[in-house]
Amino acid sequence: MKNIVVMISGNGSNLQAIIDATTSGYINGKIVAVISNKASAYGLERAKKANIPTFVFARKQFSDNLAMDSAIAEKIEQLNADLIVLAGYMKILTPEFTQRFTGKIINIHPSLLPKYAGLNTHQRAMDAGDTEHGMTIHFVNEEVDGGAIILQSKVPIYPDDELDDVIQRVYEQEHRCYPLVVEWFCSNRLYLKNGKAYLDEQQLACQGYAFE
Ligand SMILES: Nc1nc2c(c(=O)[nH]1)N[C@@H](CN(C=O)c1ccc(C(=O)N[C@@H](CCC(=O)O)C(=O)O)cc1)CN2
Ligand SMILES: NCC(=O)N[C@@H]1O[C@H](COP(=O)([O-])[O-])[C@@H](O)[C@H]1O
Repeated sequence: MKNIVVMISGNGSNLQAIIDATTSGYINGKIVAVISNKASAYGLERAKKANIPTFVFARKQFSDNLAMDSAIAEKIEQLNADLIVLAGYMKILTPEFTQRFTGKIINIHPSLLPKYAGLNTHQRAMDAGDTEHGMTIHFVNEEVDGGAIILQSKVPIYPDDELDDVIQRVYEQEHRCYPLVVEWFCSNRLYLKNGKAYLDEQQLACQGYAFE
C-alpha cells in the first residue's frame, strides 16, 4: 500500500475527495500526513476529522524558501512517502525540492494547461471569452505548471455564467479526476519516464482530453 502525503494551503475539497476515496478503498493507498503552509487552512480540520496527522510549515518560520522546503522534505522522507499530492498548495516549490522527489509529486491546476498557468485562471478564461475551460493534473517539476500532463478534463463556459458557476463546474471535474489519478499511481500504472507521463506503458499524449 502506497504512502501518500497531501500538501494544502486552503479549503481542502480535493483533499476531502482523496480522503473519501482512500476510506472507501477506491484508492489503494494511505494518507500518512497532510502538510500545510497555512495554519488556518480548513483542510487541516478535514484531516483531523479523518485522524490523519497534520503538520504546518509557515514561511515566516524559515529564513527562506529553501530552508522551508528542506524542512518539509525531511518530514516527507521520515514519513516514507511514495506520492506527494499538491491539492491547492499555493507556494512555488524550489528546484531542490522538486528534483529530490522527481516523479513522485503531482499537482492539480484549474485550467487546460498550457493555457492560464499561474493564478486567477477562471476569471482569466471568462474575461478572454473562452467557451471551454477545465482542469489539468500533471507531474510537478521546477517549471511552475510545466510538468508532464497526466489528465485533463474540459468544461463549458456559458454566456450567462457567473464566476462561481465556472468554479463549481471545474471543482466537480477535479473531485472526479484527482482520486482516479492517485489510484493510477498507487496501483503502479502511472509513472514519469524521461520527462513524459505514462499510463500502462503508454505515453499520455494530451492533445485530446480524457473527459469532455
Ligand atoms: N516548482 C513548482 N511548484 C509548484 C507548482 C509547480 O508546478 N512547480 N505548482 C503549484 C501550484 N500552482 C498552480 O497550480 C501555483 C501555486 C502558487 C503560485 C504562486 O505564484 N505563489 C506565490 C504566492 C503564494 C502565497 O500566497 O504565499 C509564491 O509562491 O510566491 C503559482 C502557481 C505549486 N507549486
Ligand atoms: N495554482 C494552483 C491552484 O490554483 N490550485 C487550485 O486550488 C484549488 C484548491 O481547492 P481545494 O483547497 O478546495 O482543494 C483547486 O481548484 C486547485 O485546482
